[in-house]
Amino acid sequence: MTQPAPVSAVGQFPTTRMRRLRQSDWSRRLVAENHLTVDDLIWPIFLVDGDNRRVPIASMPGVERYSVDVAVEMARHAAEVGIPVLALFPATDPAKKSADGEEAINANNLVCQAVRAVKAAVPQIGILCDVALDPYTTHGQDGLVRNGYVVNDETVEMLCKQAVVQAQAGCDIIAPSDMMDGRVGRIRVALDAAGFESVQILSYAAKYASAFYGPFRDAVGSANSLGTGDKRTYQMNPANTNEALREVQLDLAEGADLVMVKPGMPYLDIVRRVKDTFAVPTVVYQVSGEYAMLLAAAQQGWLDRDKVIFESLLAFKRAGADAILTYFALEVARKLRSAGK
Ligand SMILES: NCc1[nH]cc(CCC(=O)O)c1CC(=O)O
Ligand SMILES: [Mg+2]
Repeated sequence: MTQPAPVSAVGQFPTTRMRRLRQSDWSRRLVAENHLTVDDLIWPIFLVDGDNRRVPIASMPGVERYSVDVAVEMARHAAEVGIPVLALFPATDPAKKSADGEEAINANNLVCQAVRAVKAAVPQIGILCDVALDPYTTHGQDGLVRNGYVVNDETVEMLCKQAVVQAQAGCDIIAPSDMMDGRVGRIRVALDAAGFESVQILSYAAKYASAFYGPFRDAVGSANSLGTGDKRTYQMNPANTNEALREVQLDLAEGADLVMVKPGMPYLDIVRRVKDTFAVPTVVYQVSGEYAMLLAAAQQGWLDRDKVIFESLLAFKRAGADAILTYFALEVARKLRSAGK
């Protein structure tokens, strides 16, 4: 028989045993501090021209580009399981790309067609659109290039027009992903002037110049265009943390309703600092390279696919994220639903 612990040892081993609460499933569930739910998920999908088309993306196994009709069908599946928001990314026909990316402000471009079609067929799901020029420029940069430099103010004017065109198509959340200075404020003014004061702005506020975007650039076809170029004159240096807080502060002051940290897994510290500092809706993007990384290891049999997916998403919740853009959204939502969550 064990001797009763002396009073001085109460609160320490052996009276205190952390494993007591971990002993059974009911107990682990009872004391879980964070939960992943369907309401946390934003599903990014890629669009391609044509009808009844599903085009695989080599570097993102399991992810396909959908023609608008298929995207509508997918939106229905997403709504059925309660996914709140769909993010639409166009893979633009190279023939429609130009140096200044004018296709971005064509009210009948692929993404606007998709927004209209999804809104008409599945009105209960929210639609998010990126604002940036990279799907439309021959050089693959997010802005206008003058003398080899991505110019800020002229780009912002173009982004304002792009935002309005997308809002006119029915987009609910405008998400500037370009990292130009001052674009959130200008886009807010432009949206309001066009009568879209209810359209939300989700700012990609702390967006890093990351190598984890590689597969996305394949998916939207901007990788070839960008070539050996990079985005370090506008996206953030991965070395920095305080700068992320400054970016978020400025975007909130300019009227952002929600802010994003991107990439996700390697930047959980930034998610936590942003959430603790500003206490505003904080979104995280589990980007294409994170998806590719998890799946590649799972395909080799080196990681348990389902477990790492759920663990990676729960980690975002633990870091303070309110919502997660993830290519796993539909699959995860279905699994959560069938588990009754
Ligand atoms: N500005 C476009 C944009 N919007 C989202 C991503 C990346 C998303 C992902 O990797 O999943 C990018 C790529 C980039 O900035 O080069
Ligand atoms: Mg900024």
